[in-house]
Amino acid sequence: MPDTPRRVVVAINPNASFGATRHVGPQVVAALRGHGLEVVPLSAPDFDGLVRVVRAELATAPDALVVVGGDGMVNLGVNLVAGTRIPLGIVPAGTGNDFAGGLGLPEGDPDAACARIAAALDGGPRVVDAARVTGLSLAEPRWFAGVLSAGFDARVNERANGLRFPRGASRYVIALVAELVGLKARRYRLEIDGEPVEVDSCLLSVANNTTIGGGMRVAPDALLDDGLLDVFIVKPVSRLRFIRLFPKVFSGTHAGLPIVEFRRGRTVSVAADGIVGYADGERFGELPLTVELVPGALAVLA
Ligand SMILES: Nc1ncnc2c1ncn2[C@@H]1O[C@H](COP(=O)(O)OP(=O)(O)OP(=O)(O)O)[C@@H](O)[C@H]1O
Repeated sequence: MPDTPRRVVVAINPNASFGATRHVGPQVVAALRGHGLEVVPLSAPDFDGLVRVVRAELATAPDALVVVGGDGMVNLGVNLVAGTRIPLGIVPAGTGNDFAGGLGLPEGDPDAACARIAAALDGGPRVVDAARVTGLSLAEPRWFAGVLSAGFDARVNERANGLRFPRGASRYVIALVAELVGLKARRYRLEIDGEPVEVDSCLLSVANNTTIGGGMRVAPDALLDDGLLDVFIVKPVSRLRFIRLFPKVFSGTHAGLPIVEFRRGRTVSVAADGIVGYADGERFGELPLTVELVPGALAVLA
């Protein structure tokens, strides 16, 4: 144990999981203090406000940043610590906890997640890859840890975000149904490590982690530390075949089907008309976007 207690900044999203996990933040603060850590809890009325206060606190060089929430909070954390020496701890408390799942972190058990964080502070972090995104629609480069969606699920997200009513999870269901009804393949102009590739696709993701949407194994062979991005492409299919594909994607048994294709690369540019890319479930910006895999950019307390 060090002489002075380690200082940990804890960024809390009280609205994760539509507010259902509001109790987790205070529980995490108490649990980490119980492990002998000095804890600086931070929350704000909204995401941008939280980014500002966390960024200011990280300037004081704490021993770790811990995020409490879903993949959106992981994204906040990655954007603040990637490329720095500050490790990231994660207490999953969102609707989608895909990156935590990829790291094998315990879900639904904040005390166990805090115990892992405390142990990794003593034993040393795990170093994984992260992806850096650039594009004309982005004011500055942005990082993601999990998956960049540039197809069907990105369109569902964009449509759901544009709905004023209803609030909550049901707007995603409405958006999903609307996008399914209008399902059509788009033409994508990709560049993978300098090689131009044109494909028609209805679902396309660029993955560092394996899953999206709370466990859909879009890129079942993706590894967080292989220095590569996995590009998942679903070829043009009928609505019925597309729906039938979903259970296979959930179980990760879709690899090998003739309607799916995988490619790998270190740098992947994605261009298509009228599509907004989402990464770690967060809105990034209109395509074209270029994703560069940066090996070992992120230290995680896992
Ligand atoms: N006070 C807040 N602090 C941080 N983020 C907030 C806050 N209120 C709302 N949000 C929103 O929460 C989203 C991130 O949620 P998070 O990933 O932690 O949980 P989630 O339930 O999995 O959310 P989602 O399914 O929308 O990604 C961000 O898009 C952000 O805009």
